Amino acid sequence: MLELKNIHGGYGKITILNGVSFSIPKGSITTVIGPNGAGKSTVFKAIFGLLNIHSGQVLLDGKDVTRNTPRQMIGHGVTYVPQGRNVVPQLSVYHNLELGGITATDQAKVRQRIETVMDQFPMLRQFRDRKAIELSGGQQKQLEVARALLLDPKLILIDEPSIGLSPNLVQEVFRTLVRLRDKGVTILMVEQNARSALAISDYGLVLELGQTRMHDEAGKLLADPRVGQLFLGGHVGGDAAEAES
Ligand SMILES: Nc1ncnc2c1ncn2[C@@H]1O[C@H](COP(=O)(O)OP(=O)(O)OP(=O)(O)O)[C@@H](O)[C@H]1O
Repeated sequence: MLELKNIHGGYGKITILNGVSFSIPKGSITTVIGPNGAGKSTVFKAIFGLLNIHSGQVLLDGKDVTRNTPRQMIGHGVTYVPQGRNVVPQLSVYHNLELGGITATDQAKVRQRIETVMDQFPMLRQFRDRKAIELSGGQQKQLEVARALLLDPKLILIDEPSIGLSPNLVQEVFRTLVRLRDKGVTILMVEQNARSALAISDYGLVLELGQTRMHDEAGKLLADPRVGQLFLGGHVGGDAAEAES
């Protein structure tokens, strides 16, 4: 569904990505792991039209979408849930959901979608009139994921959904992602909580120094001692580049 071909790019003249290549199939969860500063979030920005791509290609369902704007990417069915808290704290849950459909021309359809999304997340219906700031961290993340569903995306890019959440809430957010995957949504996630994320993923990707170092089934990466080294703050090293598929 999504393919990156030898992406080089960065911020202004600074190059951060030095050859990122991978592809992910429809209806799968892929987790991107790697040391701090490896360029994980930058890969998402490259896909979503927020990065200066120097060379390489981004293909979506075989169509070249390199350098498409975020608006165009949304039009292609891609949504991006950035790192951190992105709800509007003083607005109600319902109003936050409405924001997810703000770019849609058919607002009646958006209201219908809000109902569908609230069916998927009963907690949001229960707290629909509550200010977003009054939700727990995990509930706010669920609200963000729900809002990302408002335009019925086929691909969700989600950056560190577990950050700042207790282990229970992390599992809750991960369960939400698995449910979406089971409905056919494709998910690409960056996660520091690498073991837990790989455990619910189909595929994993190790990024280091702006390059794809490994790309394999999540279970195989979990069992790979080089990846274990990475979890302990090390790096997978040059040999691992050969393991890239
Ligand atoms: N807006 C920006 N302008 C310039 N450089 C940036 C910008 N955003 C990120 N960088 C740089 O790009 C590099 C990669 O950052 P990125 O956020 O992609 O890493 P990451 O792998 O997601 O790291 P982390 O795990 O710490 O979130 C870092 O050296 C960072 O300083």
